[in-house]
Amino acid sequence: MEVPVVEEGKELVKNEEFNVASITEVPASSSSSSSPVIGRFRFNNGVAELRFGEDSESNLLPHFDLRCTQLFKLSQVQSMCIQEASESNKEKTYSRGITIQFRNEEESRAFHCAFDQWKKEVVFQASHLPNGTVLASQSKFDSKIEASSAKMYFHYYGQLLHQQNMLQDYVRTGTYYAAVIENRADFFGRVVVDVGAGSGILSLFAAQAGAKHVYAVEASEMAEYARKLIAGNPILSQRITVIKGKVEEVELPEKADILISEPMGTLLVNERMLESYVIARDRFLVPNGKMFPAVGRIHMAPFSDEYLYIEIANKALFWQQQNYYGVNLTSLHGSAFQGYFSQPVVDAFDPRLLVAPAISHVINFTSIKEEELYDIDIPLKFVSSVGTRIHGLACWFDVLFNGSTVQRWLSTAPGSPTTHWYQLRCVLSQPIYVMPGQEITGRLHLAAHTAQSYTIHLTLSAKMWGPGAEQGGILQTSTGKLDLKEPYYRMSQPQVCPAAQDQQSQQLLQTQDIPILSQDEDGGSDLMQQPFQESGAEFNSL
Ligand SMILES: C[S@@+](CC[C@H](N)C(=O)[O-])C[C@H]1O[C@@H](n2cnc3c(N)ncnc32)[C@H](O)[C@@H]1O
Repeated sequence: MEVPVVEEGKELVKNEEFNVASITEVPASSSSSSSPVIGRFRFNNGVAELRFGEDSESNLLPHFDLRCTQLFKLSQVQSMCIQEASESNKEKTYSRGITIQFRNEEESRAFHCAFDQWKKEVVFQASHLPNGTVLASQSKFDSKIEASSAKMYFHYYGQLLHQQNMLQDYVRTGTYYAAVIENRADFFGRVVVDVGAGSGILSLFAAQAGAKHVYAVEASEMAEYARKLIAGNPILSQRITVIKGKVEEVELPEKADILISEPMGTLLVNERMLESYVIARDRFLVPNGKMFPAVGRIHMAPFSDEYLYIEIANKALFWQQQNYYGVNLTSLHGSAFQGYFSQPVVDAFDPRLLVAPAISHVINFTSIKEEELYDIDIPLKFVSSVGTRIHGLACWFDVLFNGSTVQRWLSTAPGSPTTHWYQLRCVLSQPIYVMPGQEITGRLHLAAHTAQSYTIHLTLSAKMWGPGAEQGGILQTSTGKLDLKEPYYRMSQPQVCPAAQDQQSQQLLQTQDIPILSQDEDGGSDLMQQPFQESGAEFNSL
């Protein structure tokens, strides 16, 4: 049973045969075979297929069109082969499936290797027209994300150290654990899909809560580590299948009752993984199925932070030198100044720096359309509590696990136990002056870009104050354009700020509540916090 080395792009002409111990049709039927059979990869009238039987023409046992067939590893010696429904039969997720029992691990590996190579050949054939032109067979992910960005992104998440960084954020992981275990009823006996499973930790939590089966979908090389981690927990591993691939592309043998995922980036939306979460919802979730988390909120409030403003402005001072080894640098000062202000600042700040009660923008993961995440436009309106210079807009987020038993929030608010997301501040190069009670209006516009992040457009305006205000009119406006992909990680201790602002802090953190959703008593913040390894809210540090 030799598996030939196939160069990508070269046509496979040689049939390949594999002995397998048995096959069982799902659901079991007469076309199952409990005795050893031969599985053959071959071309039949130009179509690559996998056929089981005693001889090559046997029609008694199932055969599969490789153009629409997926193979999943259930254990070291057992796999599941599934053919998707045809176009005309879209309501079904799959049209035929079998479990294959191999005689040993090595034969299983060889079979999988041959399957992958034949699939590559099928994709190659499908994307090359006879005249030599190449058809783009792109998934929804590939069509909107630059290949170079995706490559770096999945390389990053393929490394254990970055998964560890997230696992060591005990506020994050502990809140997920509590939300799952306290809501056993939502998981017990249910089919779960873990969207972007990483190390597989959330799949293991779901299995601990009694899930009937968990499909852990992970696109990066981390899928292999997840397999190992899951195999190392044998009581749970029977009920977890790791599927390596993008949620936009893989097929699953059944629909999910509940999705679990941790798709949040800085400012909630960075990395654009929420879109994958929503696509997974549309592809895999039963109608009215649950999502953990179900809702996310971006919270925003203007802040005043003279130290931060000076620190950023001073970074550009280097370019004020008129004699840098005899070279005048000043012509680049303006560009450098703007460049530093185009970086959103990521750190944990003291909530007393906020100068108005926060407002929120709600994103309901259970109902939002994927396209609505491409362009997020948030009108801003605040009333300043103090007379001060406003230096920009502070943002943070929380997500809700809307369990049947307990509702839990995972919060990244300033003043709450710090998470690896910290908070985000957009600093304006032109501060604006306000009086106590003065209205501040503006807009936060987030435009998705192909590097898995967003361009941020911020406008803040202070309305006319005092005599003449009745006639309306804007006194000052300040705008900024920032790239969420290029943050400035400023890991300082929260700053102490003037005592006069003290009493306001708690008040200012109150946000507009969503009526049906109440904040859990402790907001998940009782969990012991351990340091995380590095700056970099997940993928941001790249
Ligand atoms: C923030 S990490 C969370 C990992 C894990 N669920 C946890 O909570 O520790 C997101 C994971 O999703 C994966 N991922 C991102 N987009 C994906 C996609 N479209 N399809 C499959 N996996 C994806 C990444 O590779 C990464 O491992």
